[in-house]
Amino acid sequence: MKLLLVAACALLDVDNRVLIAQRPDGKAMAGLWEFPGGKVEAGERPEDALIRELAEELGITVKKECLAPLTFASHAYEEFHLLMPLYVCRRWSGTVAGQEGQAIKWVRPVRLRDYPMPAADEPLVPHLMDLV
Ligand SMILES: Nc1nc2c([nH]c(=O)n2[C@H]2C[C@H](O)[C@@H](COP(=O)(O)OP(=O)(O)OP(=O)(O)O)O2)c(=O)[nH]1
Repeated sequence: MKLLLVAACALLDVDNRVLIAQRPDGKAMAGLWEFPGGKVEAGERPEDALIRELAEELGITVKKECLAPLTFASHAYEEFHLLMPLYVCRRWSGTVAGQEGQAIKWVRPVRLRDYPMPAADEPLVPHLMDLV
């Protein structure tokens, strides 16, 4: 079973709302709401991968010091096993805007259950609810 390393981020605004983004049509798990992030490439540090993905997907600049580890997901999908560290970030520069046409939403952690998420993400929700 292939192990896939993906770094993801819970961006939190001043009202403790978390950002989720909708996976676009045509991608695996299209329509589901996820935390921004993406695959860690060979030779890349997870934090660097996340900073790169946040710039590409949302147009923001994040410093490594502003990424705090919260928890991780470990989930067996049919095609691969996902290992996904989830960082929390409350400070960035720039304005969050979907750069790839994806829908984005700021939601209270207690409301995350209203948004269908990938199976790997479901155990992460209580950690966010406890955090805020
Ligand atoms: N970014 C992110 N990915 C997640 C979450 N939950 C979850 O199961 N995943 C999975 C979906 C994908 O299989 C993988 C992330 O890969 P990705 O978004 O960089 O790449 P992708 O599948 O869209 O494909 P591609 O960019 O290589 O074309 O992790 C999540 O909350 N955020």
